[in-house]
Amino acid sequence: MMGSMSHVITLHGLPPSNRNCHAFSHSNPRFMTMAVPTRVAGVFPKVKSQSSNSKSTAAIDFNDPDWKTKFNDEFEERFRLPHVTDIFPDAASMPSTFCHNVRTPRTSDFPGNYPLDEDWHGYISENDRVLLKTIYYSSPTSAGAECIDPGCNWVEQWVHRAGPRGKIYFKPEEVKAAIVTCGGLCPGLNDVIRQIVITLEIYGVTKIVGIPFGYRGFSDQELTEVPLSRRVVQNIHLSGGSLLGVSRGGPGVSEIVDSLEEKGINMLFVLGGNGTHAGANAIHNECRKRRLKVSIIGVPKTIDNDILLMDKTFGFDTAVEEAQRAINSAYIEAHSAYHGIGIVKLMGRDSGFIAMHASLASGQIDICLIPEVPFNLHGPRGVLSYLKFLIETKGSAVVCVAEGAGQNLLQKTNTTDASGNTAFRDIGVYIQQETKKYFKEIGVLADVKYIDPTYMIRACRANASDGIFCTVLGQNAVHGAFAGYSGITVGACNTHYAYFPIPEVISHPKLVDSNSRMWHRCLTATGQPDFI
Ligand SMILES: Nc1ncnc2c1ncn2[C@@H]1O[C@H](COP(=O)(O)OP(=O)(O)O)[C@@H](O)[C@H]1O
Ligand SMILES: O=P(O)(O)OC[C@H]1O[C@](O)(COP(=O)(O)O)[C@@H](O)[C@@H]1O
Ligand SMILES: [Mg+2]
Repeated sequence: MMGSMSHVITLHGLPPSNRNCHAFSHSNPRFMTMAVPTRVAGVFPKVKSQSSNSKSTAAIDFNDPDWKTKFNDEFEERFRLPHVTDIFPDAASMPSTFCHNVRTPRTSDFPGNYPLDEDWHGYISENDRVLLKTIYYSSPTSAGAECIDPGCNWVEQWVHRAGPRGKIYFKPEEVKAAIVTCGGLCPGLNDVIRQIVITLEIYGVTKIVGIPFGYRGFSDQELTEVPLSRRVVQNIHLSGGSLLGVSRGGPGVSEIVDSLEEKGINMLFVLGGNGTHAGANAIHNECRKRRLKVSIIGVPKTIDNDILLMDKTFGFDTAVEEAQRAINSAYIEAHSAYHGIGIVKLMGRDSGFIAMHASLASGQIDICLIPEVPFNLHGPRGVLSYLKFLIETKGSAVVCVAEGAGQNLLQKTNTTDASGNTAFRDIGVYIQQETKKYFKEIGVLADVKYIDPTYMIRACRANASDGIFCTVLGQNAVHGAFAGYSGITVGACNTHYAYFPIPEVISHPKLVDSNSRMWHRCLTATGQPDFI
């Protein structure tokens, strides 16, 4: 079967002349697919305007000398955090009841300007900001460039820093706080619940409840709220899942807000993905319409890591780590079999972050398939013919496929889950079946093993780094509520923590950029060609 592969085989079985920078193929002459945009004389390449940002810059007149100022003003307005004083201008504030473990600042903390002890508080100023974009791209052709204007000028984009404020807009004794966890499971849910409860108690809140089974818990009369305290949540982070349970679907916004009023809840912490956040924002708007002094705060939860503007979502790291076990098993199975092919399917409805990172981390994947990058299974450029090449040259192969990848190759289900998410057919099973069929047809032995660890990677307990991350997010969520904000969510932004208005982070799912350095690194690690 080596006949068709007459060229010199090198690393990854690819001839040197065909190893393009990042994208290469296994059969001449179709290796030369270069993903980096090139500047053609007189033609400006498509400006990728803030791929992770939600608003288009199409409306900006870059000939206007003031365009930057106008952009900044609009940006400031977009990222302004809705505040209780928007509807209650006279809402009273009071000094924060949140105290850091009191410490006396060291002189070295304030060189040349040692403040009086009482001046040191450790609070976040309302005017503190975090820089959203930290790279200065010299031109749109720089890898991963996110440019606002054709000249790729530097434009500062500041978002609000998260953390405890010196002034709070809720009296702790008047707070009834509720926590709800929606959507699919995610490692770290219990860590966030735990930290929210602990931080609320530090502020002095005594009425804390959990809403069982997601938004459903607001409408189902058989589900009653769960009293929460430090004692109840003390050890919940030691196991995966959610103490409160999760669900998809559930009641409408109006019913949820009726329930909030009925239960007397004035702080709601909503842990969920993009669907949950859409719900949280709708709840926030409905509360405003009804002129309720309620704070609705989101904490982004999804192993898929598909929430815009933030470094990552909690649970993602753990999921990637857990996926290693499945990939390693697939590798060992494939490697130990005669002509073994291992196929691992990982979650990722819209985005391939888990598959990409798990492939990179393992170093055992030959082919990584994600929703953002189209591929053919059949045909001379397809995955199957490359698998044949791998079997002939390496003797085994391992494929990692994200759940949402290659859905165009499958018949649509035309069904949705209870939340309205499109139900997908199983791409992993399809690839397994087609691989078996293909090798049978070409008369080559292939031992195909399929591993679907999807639920195993999200039902586990958060790892240490996610545990810390959840702690910070949980604390900041409570600080945001006491600061009087509502309709916001909290996330890591260039390793700092920031609050974002919810609509800015859910206008569309965050996707893997096929021009990004990370995807190119993944291609370099797998050695795979384009499959188009
Ligand atoms: N556009 C929306 N508006 C209001 N609620 C929504 C919306 N989309 C989803 N939801 C609700 O949010 C919850 C979780 O949504 P789902 O998409 O299942 O998970 P995730 O939040 O992880 O994306 C469900 O109870 C669902 O009914
Ligand atoms: O089988 P379920 O519970 O619907 O979960 C599957 C979904 O979980 C996810 O990993 C995460 O989805 P959510 O963020 O919406 O919870 C999706 O990629 C996947 O489609
Ligand atoms: Mg979702």
